[in-house]
Amino acid sequence: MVNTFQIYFSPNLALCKSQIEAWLSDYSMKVEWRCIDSIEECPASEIVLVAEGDLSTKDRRLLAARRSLVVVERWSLDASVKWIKMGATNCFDSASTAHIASWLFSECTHFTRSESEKVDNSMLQIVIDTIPVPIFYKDHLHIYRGCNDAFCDFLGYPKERIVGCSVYDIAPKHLADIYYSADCELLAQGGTQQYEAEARYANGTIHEIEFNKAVFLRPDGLPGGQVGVMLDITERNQLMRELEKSSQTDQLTGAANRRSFDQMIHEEWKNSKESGKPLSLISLDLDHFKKINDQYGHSGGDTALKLIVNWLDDHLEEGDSLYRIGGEEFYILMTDTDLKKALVKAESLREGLAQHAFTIQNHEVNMTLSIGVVQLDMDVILDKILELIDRALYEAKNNGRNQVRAAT
Ligand SMILES: Nc1nc2c(ncn2[C@@H]2O[C@H](COP(=O)(O)OP(=O)(O)OP(=O)(O)O)[C@@H](O)[C@H]2O)c(=O)[nH]1
Repeated sequence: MVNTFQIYFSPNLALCKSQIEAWLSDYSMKVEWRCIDSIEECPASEIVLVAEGDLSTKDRRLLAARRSLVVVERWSLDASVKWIKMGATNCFDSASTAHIASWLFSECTHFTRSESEKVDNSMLQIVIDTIPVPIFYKDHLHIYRGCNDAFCDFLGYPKERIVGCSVYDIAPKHLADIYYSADCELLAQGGTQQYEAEARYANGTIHEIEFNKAVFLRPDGLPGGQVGVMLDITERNQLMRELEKSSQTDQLTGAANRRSFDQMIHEEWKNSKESGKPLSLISLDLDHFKKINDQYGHSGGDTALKLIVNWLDDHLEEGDSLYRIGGEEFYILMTDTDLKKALVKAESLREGLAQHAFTIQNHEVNMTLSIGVVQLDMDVILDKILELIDRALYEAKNNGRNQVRAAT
């Protein structure tokens, strides 16, 4: 393919231009020549060849604004440096047409390359600006080298305020410390990295962000820096927290459920083993609850269960946690509590509830509890402990209900 280039020249170069043209044609370059009387006629940043003798004082001031080659009668390094200092891009003598052709070839092809790079770069920028999640890239010295519009919106700064800065210039120090240490780790290990961290948006709101970053390599294979994409996962995490909470909560009463108990007992068991502090469990079962349902209907029974949970909640102490294990059966797990203390607590709950009148459908209703109590023996497996407490509760029921029995 033959590329055509527009080159401007001053009148005194009319003779050597045909020789230059001949040289260039060997390399698939076609030149459209335009003779000008003043550099002013050559558009800014275009290539202009000017004979030294054609240069007016006004022209000299315009040398730097064009890609200008000054052609002198006799070349010397001094002369060349003088014109370059004055703003010329280069300087040759009129006999060196091959050198001039070589210079033109370099200027034209380099220009073509950098123009196409510019187009590619701006195209790439348009593309990343269109992506609706924040994207940034930094060099190997942790300096931002580029970003997209979404990143600017997130920070509330224009690109000019971000590019050339480090993370310490744009984020609060406590967050910048987190990002910087993750950046160092990524650059050291290479590849990709994913982590979650908080980020403060321009409007002051704190968001939970999943950072997805990767190291990019320079053409010589060394790390050139890193590119990162920020995904806002605040809503997703919030939803997950709600789901997690609801999976651990009894829908009717709002008490923690059996699933939650199964997790907590293992945790507290471990804590207790480590700390040597006693751990006790109370199992409470409402007596003749069926009668409440029979008398006030299922919704009356539901109300009773909610009232009971509220009442028990009000009587918990620090370190106690309440769980609804089944229909009308509850556990209270008591940390730092031995059997003696747990029995006192169980008795006070039994007595307190028996004396309390609940209001269900405008009726005063009294309920009682049968209670089993156990202090967890760290050498006995958990299933066995739960068996023991069930047996104690069974005994309390069998012995007439409304009473407390310790597991033996
Ligand atoms: N309204 C309501 N009733 C429930 C719920 N879960 C279980 N029940 C009822 O609780 C009652 C439990 O009955 P039983 O196991 O015979 O126990 P009880 O009547 O309390 O008798 P004892 O435990 O032997 O004192 C049943 O009638 C169940 O329908 C619930 O979520 N809501």
